[in-house]
Amino acid sequence: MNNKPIIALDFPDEQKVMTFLSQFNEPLFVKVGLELYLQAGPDIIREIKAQGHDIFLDLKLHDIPNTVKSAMKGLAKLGVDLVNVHAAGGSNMMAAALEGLKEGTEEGKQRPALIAVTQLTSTTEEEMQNEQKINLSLDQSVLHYAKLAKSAGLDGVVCSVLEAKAISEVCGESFLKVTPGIRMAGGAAHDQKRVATPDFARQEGSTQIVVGRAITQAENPVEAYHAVQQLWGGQQ
Ligand SMILES: O=C(O)c1cc(=O)[nH]c(=O)n1[C@@H]1O[C@H](COP(=O)(O)O)[C@@H](O)[C@H]1O
Repeated sequence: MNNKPIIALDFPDEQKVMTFLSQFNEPLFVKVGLELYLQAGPDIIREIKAQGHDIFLDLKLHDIPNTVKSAMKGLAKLGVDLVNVHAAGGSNMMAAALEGLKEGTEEGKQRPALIAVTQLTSTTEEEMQNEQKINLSLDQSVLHYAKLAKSAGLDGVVCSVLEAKAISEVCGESFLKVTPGIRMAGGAAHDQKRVATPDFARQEGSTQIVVGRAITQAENPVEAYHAVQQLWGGQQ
């Protein structure tokens, strides 16, 4: 899988996305999340694809296995490169998601990679323990979900940089560790709690980084993207 920094296109409409993308003259790896997909739908995926960019469609599915399987079957037809579910949906749901993707992928085409969100990077250990009533450390919970995702046949997980090394040790280096919560040194964390810099992500074994506001809200997004890319280490 392409390891360019994944730019989170957290914009409210198609026009803002197209204005943003028009500043770049290179193929990118972008993420379409709920905010954009719920407004612009599958058409935005086709348009971004037509511009030659790779796409992570981040809908974080979490439902009964049959519903997730059918949804994934449809998403596979969009030709995106990476999709996700919540690991908290359980191993039956994750396995069903994978089956749906396999069934929906046209013959001869590459199936989208499937990863599971472990604990959101906006969650602290205290919140997890008090609100989800999980009686583990946050690291243990993330590792547990990573092992569950691996045994369900998934290609990797979404986690923070802080858990990437332990997951590599247990699930292998090639198991995807897609890490949001990326900030330049001294940058505002906003609602994120488990944050790290692009160079620390590389050191800890993240396979991909997801960067939103540090690029999309920068005065010069193209410069900000290249600064992130340089710290991250560029295309490997
Ligand atoms: O699945 C994700 O992409 C995701 C998982 C997670 O645990 N934390 C997380 O921030 N994300 C997404 O990554 C992006 C991070 O955006 P910034 O905080 O602006 O860099 C957002 O689009 C989030 O929806």
